Amino acid sequence: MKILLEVKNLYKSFEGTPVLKDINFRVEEGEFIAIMGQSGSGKSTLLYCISGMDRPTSGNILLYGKDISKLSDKQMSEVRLKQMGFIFQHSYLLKNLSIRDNIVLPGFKANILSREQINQNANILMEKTGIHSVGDHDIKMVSGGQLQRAAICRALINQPDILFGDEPTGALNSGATKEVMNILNEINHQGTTIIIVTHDAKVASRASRVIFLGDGAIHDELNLGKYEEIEEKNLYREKKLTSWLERQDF
Ligand SMILES: Nc1ncnc2c1ncn2[C@@H]1O[C@H](COP(=O)(O)OP(=O)(O)OP(=O)(O)O)[C@@H](O)[C@H]1O
Repeated sequence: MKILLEVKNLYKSFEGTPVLKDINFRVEEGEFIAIMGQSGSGKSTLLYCISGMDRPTSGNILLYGKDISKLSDKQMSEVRLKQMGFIFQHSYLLKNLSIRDNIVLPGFKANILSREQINQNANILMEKTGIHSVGDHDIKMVSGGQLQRAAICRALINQPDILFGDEPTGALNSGATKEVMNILNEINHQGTTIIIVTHDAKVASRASRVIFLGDGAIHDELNLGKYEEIEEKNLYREKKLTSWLERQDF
């Protein structure tokens, strides 16, 4: 498999206080990685550094072999817009725009695909995530789960190489969490590489690999293999992950 992302000797400090220390890992195309760890261990900082939302203090981040840690702000925004998708705990959709307009907006901004292709992608994504019927609704008129599904569609409109999520299910109830995770697993099966930060072991059990951060360094990794919708297998995955997390003192 091709290496999509490579993190080399990554350090990050805030005002001289070290937060990330010598982080090294590689992400292959098609992986689904969950980053876990105690509160304050540096999970979000790591996600922001590898996705270009923040700058490492030192070290390299290679996207398909190209070092993105040294790009100018303008070049980095271009990479983020065209090659990366982002979802957060809250959807951050724009008020006064419909669900559909929120989804297509980054498509028009990136200017890679034609207007027709963008609208077609939006239709496919809304259909896939089950929000087509609310496409013309104002964002105040839909549920939290529907908003998060719209945020996923928006993140995927430019067909990014990689989708980053910071606690993407953190504000959802268990039903909506399951729906969002089903969508993420489907997108991943279709080829999009995913990296999320989560506190939720059930959510992390959907990933193919779990990275555990402790005090700003990688403590351990667990390979779970690709998620499949098979109940007995999934109970086993959850059990394996839970006992591994216990060993990490989580
Ligand atoms: N912009 C910043 N300026 C100063 N310190 C920061 C900044 N961002 C994060 N930190 C510090 O870096 C450390 C790691 O924070 P980070 O948010 O990455 O941890 P986390 O593992 O994601 O935590 P949580 O699970 O609570 O969200 C914390 O001590 C935090 O206070």
